[in-house]
Amino acid sequence: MYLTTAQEMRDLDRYAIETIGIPGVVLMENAGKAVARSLTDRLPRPGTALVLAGTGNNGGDGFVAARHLAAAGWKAVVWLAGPEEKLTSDARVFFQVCRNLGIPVVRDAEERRGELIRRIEEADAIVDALLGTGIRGQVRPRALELIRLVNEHRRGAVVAVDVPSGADTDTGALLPEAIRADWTVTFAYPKWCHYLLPAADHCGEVIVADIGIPRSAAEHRPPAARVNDPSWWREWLLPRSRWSHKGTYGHLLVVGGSRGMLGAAVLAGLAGLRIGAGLSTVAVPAAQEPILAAKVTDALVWGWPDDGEGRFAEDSVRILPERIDRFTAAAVGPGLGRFPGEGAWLRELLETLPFPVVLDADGLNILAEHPDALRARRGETILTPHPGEMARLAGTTAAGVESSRHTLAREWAEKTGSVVVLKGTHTIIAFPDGTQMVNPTGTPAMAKAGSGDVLSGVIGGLLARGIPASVAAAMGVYLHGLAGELAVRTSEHSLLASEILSQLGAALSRLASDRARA
Ligand SMILES: NC(=O)C1=CN([C@@H]2O[C@H](COP(=O)(O)OP(=O)(O)OC[C@H]3O[C@@H](n4cnc5c(N)ncnc54)[C@H](O)[C@@H]3O)[C@@H](O)[C@H]2O)[C@@H](O)CC1
Ligand SMILES: [K+]
Repeated sequence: MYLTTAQEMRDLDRYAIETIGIPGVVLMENAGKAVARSLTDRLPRPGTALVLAGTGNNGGDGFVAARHLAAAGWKAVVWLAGPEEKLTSDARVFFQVCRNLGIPVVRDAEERRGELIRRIEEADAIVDALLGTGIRGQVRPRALELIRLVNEHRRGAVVAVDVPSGADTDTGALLPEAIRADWTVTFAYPKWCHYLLPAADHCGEVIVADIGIPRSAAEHRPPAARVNDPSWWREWLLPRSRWSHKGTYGHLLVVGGSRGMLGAAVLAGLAGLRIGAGLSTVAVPAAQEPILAAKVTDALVWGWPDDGEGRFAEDSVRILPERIDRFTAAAVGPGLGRFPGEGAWLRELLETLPFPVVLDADGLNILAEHPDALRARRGETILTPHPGEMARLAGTTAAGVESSRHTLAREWAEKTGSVVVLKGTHTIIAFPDGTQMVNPTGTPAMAKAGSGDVLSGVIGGLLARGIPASVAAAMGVYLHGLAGELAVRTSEHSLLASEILSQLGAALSRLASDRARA
């Protein structure tokens, strides 16, 4: 499913109306009806509904919802925030319909503050149709006052029409405050603000309603982003042929596991195997090799020259050509640590590896200080920063990353020619061609040490199997999140990264059984 900006949605609306010929009022009728329906589905016993309506088309959806609620037995009242003369032509149609049906319309005014508070407090449901995707700049003072009164005094359910009023559709910023909704009904496709904080936290559950915009509109002018969905990559997960052998499924090389951080490299190496790679080798500083060999039975172990302190020697990459022909992809960074000569080391490593690489953890931190390390890459590269690592790469703060997640991810993918997987709630996957994906799977339980190492190994394993970088990133992020969801058996506080690892098989078979059902 696509994910749109405000402008992309306007273009789709316009295409549906002007080129395909579907009247705007038909779309508005469908939109408002879906909002009313979401309410009557959740609150089957009619009560009092307060519809806060602006003068734009978002308000128009509100008038339609008011009419359908009234028809379902609700006592609906419209609170009109703005002069009638400013209503858009489509909104005016449904405003007049409300009038003709005798649905009460109260014109907002400062002196009606007391009445408004009373109505907000008494409402069993509030429909937020004040501001939608057409908001410009910071919310003006009167509308801001209405948003604050709703947030402060509401007792009943709050449903946001399209987006919570006061949220920036494209960035998820609050301008500076937004309605806190219990659920949001959006139209045709989700919008960025449904996935980006802080707005995402104001949306509640997001319901995407079909309002009759034909699919051909998006095919004509595809939005640049989509929600990560197995239909996009499922076909790459072929069943294993009975004639195959381990070499058929590639060989992942994990480079990391310095002293004190061996576990990270092990998790990545095993994740590569769990996701289906035929072989996995974990390359660690030589002093670590005996410990690793005692710990791991499923992966191969390879000691590289170390610096006497349990870290890689500056010139340790020289050992790589000995066996390089065995591998088909690499995951560099899990448990790597920092060490003298790391910049030259990383540059040489990335230059020497001729196949796809996923670069993670301290691999990214080294890259932040030595950006030229990517320059001589020959194969595809996937960068998997968490917000702290992204901040170091981009020279900003973690808060700076959070406020511009999708912009930064896109810029870095374009700038480096790599696939960028910016981790977090709704991980963003950005591709070098400017397109992006937002991931729907995962759970807060996965905010735990080692979770990222498993992801590196999952993506690395898919790369090792010969799956292209863009597909491996999308598929890996989705399956990793799904495995995390499946792994939460008891408390969401207690999940261990090794349990995500154990559930990768269940995540894969869930996909296979979904396909059987489809
Ligand atoms: N045909 C279409 O284009 C459709 C649009 N739909 C609805 O229309 C919405 C977009 O409608 P519009 O483009 O008319 O815009 P909105 O209704 O989102 O916003 C425009 C209104 O908000 C006011 N406004 C703008 N910035 C403001 C600010 N900073 N502070 C206070 N007031 C501000 C404007 O004066 C105007 O009254 C969507 O969110 C969706 O709900 C749906 O009806 C489906 C069809
Ligand atoms: K709204």
